[in-house]
Amino acid sequence: MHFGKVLIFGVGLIGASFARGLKAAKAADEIIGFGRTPKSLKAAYDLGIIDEVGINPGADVREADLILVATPVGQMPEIFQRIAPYLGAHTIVTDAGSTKGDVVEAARAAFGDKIGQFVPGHPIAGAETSGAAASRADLYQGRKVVLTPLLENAVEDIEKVKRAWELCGADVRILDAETHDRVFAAVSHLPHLLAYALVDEFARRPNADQLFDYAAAGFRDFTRIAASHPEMWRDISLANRTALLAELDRYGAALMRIRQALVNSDGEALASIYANARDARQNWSH
Ligand SMILES: NC(=O)C1=CN([C@@H]2O[C@H](COP(=O)(O)OP(=O)(O)OC[C@H]3O[C@@H](n4cnc5c(N)ncnc54)[C@H](O)[C@@H]3O)[C@@H](O)[C@H]2O)C=CC1
Ligand SMILES: O=C(O)C(=O)Cc1ccc(O)cc1
Repeated sequence: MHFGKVLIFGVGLIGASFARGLKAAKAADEIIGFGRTPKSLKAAYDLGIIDEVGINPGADVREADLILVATPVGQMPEIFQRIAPYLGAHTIVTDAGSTKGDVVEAARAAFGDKIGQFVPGHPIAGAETSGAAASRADLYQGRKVVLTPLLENAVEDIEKVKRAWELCGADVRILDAETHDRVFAAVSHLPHLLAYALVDEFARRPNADQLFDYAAAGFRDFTRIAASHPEMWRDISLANRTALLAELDRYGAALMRIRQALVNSDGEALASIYANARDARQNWSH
C-alpha cells in the first residue's frame, strides 16, 4: 500500500505523529499540512514532518489520495464544508477525532452524496501533551485504532484507511459509532473530566500551594491527564455529552455508595468495594 498525496488538517500531536509514521514506513510521496496558525505549520515543516505548508486546499484536495482531519472535533464541521466541493473521485477522507457520532453527522452534512468517501476513525493513543513538537513516529506502535465505518463506505476504502494506520504500527478494530461513543465516554472522557474537576477544585483553594507541595505519586497518576489540551477536551465533552452525563451519574452513584459507607463507618462495605476494584485493576493487562 502506497499513498501519493496525503493532506493533514491539524498538524498537532495526532496529525504530526501520523505523518511521521507514514514517512517512517515510506508510505507517502508527499505530505501537505493545513492548519489554523502559520507558526505551528512552519514548525512542523522545519522539523521535516510535512513536506509542504498548504495554503489553498482546493487543488491539493482534488489530487489527494488520503486526507486526515486531526483538529479538535469542534473544528471538523467547518473543515469538512471547506474541502467537500473539491473532493476528487478517488480521495478518501478520514479523521482522528475522539468522538464519532458528532463527526459522522457533520461529515454527512458536508459531503452529501460523497459520504461514502469518508471513513471515520479514532486512534487510541496519545498523551497529555499537544502540538507537532510532541509528535512521535512510533506513537501508534502497538496501539489500537478504532474505525467506525459507514454503510456507504466501499470495502476497499475502509481497507486503505486500515492499512494507513497499520503502516504506523497500529492494531485496527471496528466498532459502530454509537458503541464507540458509549465506551469512550466511560473509559476516556469520564476520567479526563474527573481529573480536571479535582485539579481545578484544588487549584482554587487558598492553600493550593501547600496541597500541590505535598501531593505524591498517587495524585500524579490520577491527574496526569488534567494537563491535556482544554479546547480539545471542551469539544469532546460537548460532543459526547449524552453518554458522558450517563457515566457521570453512574460515577456519582458509586461515590455516594462510598460516602454512605463512610457515614456508617462501614469498613466491610469499603473493603469490599476496594477489593473488587483492586482485582479488576490487577487483571487489566495494560
Ligand atoms: N491528544 C490525544 O491524546 C488524542 C487526541 N485525539 C483527537 O485528535 C485530534 C487532535 O488532537 P491533538 O493532536 O492532540 O491536538 P493538538 O492541539 O496537538 O493539535 C491540533 C492541531 O489542529 C490545529 N487546528 C485547530 N483548528 C484548526 C482548523 N480549524 N484548521 C486547521 N487546523 C486546526 C491546531 O493548530 C493544532 O496544530 C482531536 O480531535 C482529539 O480529540 C485522538 C486520540 C488521542
Ligand atoms: O493521555 C492519555 O493517556 C490519553 O488518554 C490519551 C488519549 C486522549 C484522547 C483520546 O481520544 C485517546 C487517547
